[in-house]
Amino acid sequence: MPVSSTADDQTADDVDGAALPINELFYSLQGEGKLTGTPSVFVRTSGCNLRCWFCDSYHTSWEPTHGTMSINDIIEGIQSHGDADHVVLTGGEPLIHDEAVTLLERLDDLGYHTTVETNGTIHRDAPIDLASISPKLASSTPTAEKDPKGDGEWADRHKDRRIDFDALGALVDDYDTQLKFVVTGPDDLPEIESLLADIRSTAASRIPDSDVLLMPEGTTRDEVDARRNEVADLAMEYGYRYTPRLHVDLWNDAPET
Ligand SMILES: C[S@@+](CC[C@H](N)C(=O)[O-])C[C@H]1O[C@@H](n2cnc3c(N)ncnc32)[C@H](O)[C@@H]1O
Ligand SMILES: Nc1nc2[nH]cc(C(=O)O)c2c(=O)[nH]1
Ligand code: SF4
Ligand SMILES: [Mg+2]
Repeated sequence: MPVSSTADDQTADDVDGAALPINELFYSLQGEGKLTGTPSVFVRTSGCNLRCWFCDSYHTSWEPTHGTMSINDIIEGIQSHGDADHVVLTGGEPLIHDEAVTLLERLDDLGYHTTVETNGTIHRDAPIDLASISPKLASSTPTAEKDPKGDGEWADRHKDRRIDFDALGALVDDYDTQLKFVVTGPDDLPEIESLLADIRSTAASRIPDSDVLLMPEGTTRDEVDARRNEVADLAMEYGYRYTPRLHVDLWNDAPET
């Protein structure tokens, strides 16, 4: 993907019709969550309202880069993978962009199944088949020690923005959902339990434990190897679902996988 400009919190320049800042568009297997293993086209927008220290998509958050693609060109890119009927819209945070709704409406008209990978801080009204929500825990905060770029400048903004119960409740009520927590270790579990209790009391719909997924933190095979058994044990102990990071197992941290 050519890098022609940068994006941060902003949406795409809308020069000749609806467009989105796209960091990459590729065909792969869904590596995470309930649909793991499903052939899917991934559309990765650039720009995020958070800054997790561990973000595996650094060039959409910490140093956002993109080419601007019209919705028509994105659809054409998706249709070039003729065997795929699942599309995953991810980022960065895809729901910061108004034009994400236009893209999802077009994909719905064309009969695609759509998953939106979101941090759960923004609700939008759109045809989404699976809202894959990954609320961010305190352990994701880019403290000065963990900041991959600076000296903790984003820590306070990240803390203030990372949980919005109104947005989480509305996403859960409006869409088929999974709640996918990135787990760095056992200390994350009390926070997951408490967040879940608060989301359950905000949302009108029931959230079964089987829709709550624990995913090991790690961007490389070695990092996931080091954590997967501990996270699997935690899933059994607490009764939540474990999700692998299949793409990391298969392709390590290669781009466009
Ligand atoms: C790059 S994010 C983009 C979507 C959205 N911003 C979000 O965070 O959900 C895609 C998925 O990767 C997860 N993720 C990011 N970095 C990770 C890491 N180092 N280890 C495990 N999962 C990670 C996120 O939690 C999310 O489920
Ligand atoms: N194969 C594969 N599966 C994924 N599921 C969610 C991803 C994401 O970055 O949102 C992702 C990704 O980057 N690759
Ligand atoms: S919210 Fe998602 S895209 Fe944004 S920094 Fe965190 S993991 Fe990366
Ligand atoms: Mg990814």
